[in-house]
Amino acid sequence: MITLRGVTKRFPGPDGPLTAVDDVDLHVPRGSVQGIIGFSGAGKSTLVRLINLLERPDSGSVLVDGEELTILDEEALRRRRTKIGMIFQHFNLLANLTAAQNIELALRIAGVGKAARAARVAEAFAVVDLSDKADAYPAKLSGGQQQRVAIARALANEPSVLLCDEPTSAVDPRTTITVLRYLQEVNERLGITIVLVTHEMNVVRAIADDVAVMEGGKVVEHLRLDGSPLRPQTEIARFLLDDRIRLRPERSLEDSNAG
Ligand SMILES: Nc1ncnc2c1ncn2[C@@H]1O[C@H](COP(=O)(O)OP(=O)(O)OP(=O)(O)O)[C@@H](O)[C@H]1O
Repeated sequence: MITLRGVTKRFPGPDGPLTAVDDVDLHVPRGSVQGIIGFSGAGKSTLVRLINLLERPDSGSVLVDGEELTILDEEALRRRRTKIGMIFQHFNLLANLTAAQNIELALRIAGVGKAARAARVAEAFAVVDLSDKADAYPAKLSGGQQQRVAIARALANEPSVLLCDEPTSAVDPRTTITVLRYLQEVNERLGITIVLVTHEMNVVRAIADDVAVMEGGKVVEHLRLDGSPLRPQTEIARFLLDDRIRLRPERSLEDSNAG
């Protein structure tokens, strides 16, 4: 469970402070999938990094599983963060370590004893069906496989929350489906709460329970994805929902095949 209340984050900009996240309230129930969507610069990455305090808010409250993170000292925060997994657009695996060593390192940093580490690594690989790639170096893995290793690395520390920052933006559409299937499995089978940042409506539509639409650092609208028809209220939500690119008059599939 994640609750943000009145969270604001500013960065120094060339023309004075820039408000990247502006007084955002967000509640993500335990075990749900929260999408965050918006155009480039809307504040999505900053918002998700505020949840594990990779960015410290200038004001507001960040609660994860009922615990206020902004009041923790560095050591307590470091320990707490091990239960908040994160995956990134470019996977962020260490190139000089095998897939298994990448996961092992994350466990060692989190203080997991040697005896427990091997079992945790094996379990994490099993979740993403990559046990046969444990000894491969990242360069020998496809983008989708690297992202699955990154998911396994995040899972190895048995997190309650998994933060995903554009997890499918660097992979092709078919691999996107594979990555989303594993995220869905992580959510449904392990009950892990997921926050997923993307600029692709198709991605959140496939997996999220609720989508927060961001613009100018604010959450301007929520779309509930419960099967009922979507009724976007803001122009940006309407634009994001209708993600076809039109540079010239519509052509049907038959027309384009013929032409
Ligand atoms: N470390 C930083 N220092 C200064 N400005 C920053 C920093 N991080 C983000 N910003 C600014 O904050 C605003 C929001 O950025 P953010 O990366 O959160 O947006 P985003 O919606 O994730 O965009 P994208 O989809 O391009 O990643 C942008 O104007 C960005 O330039």
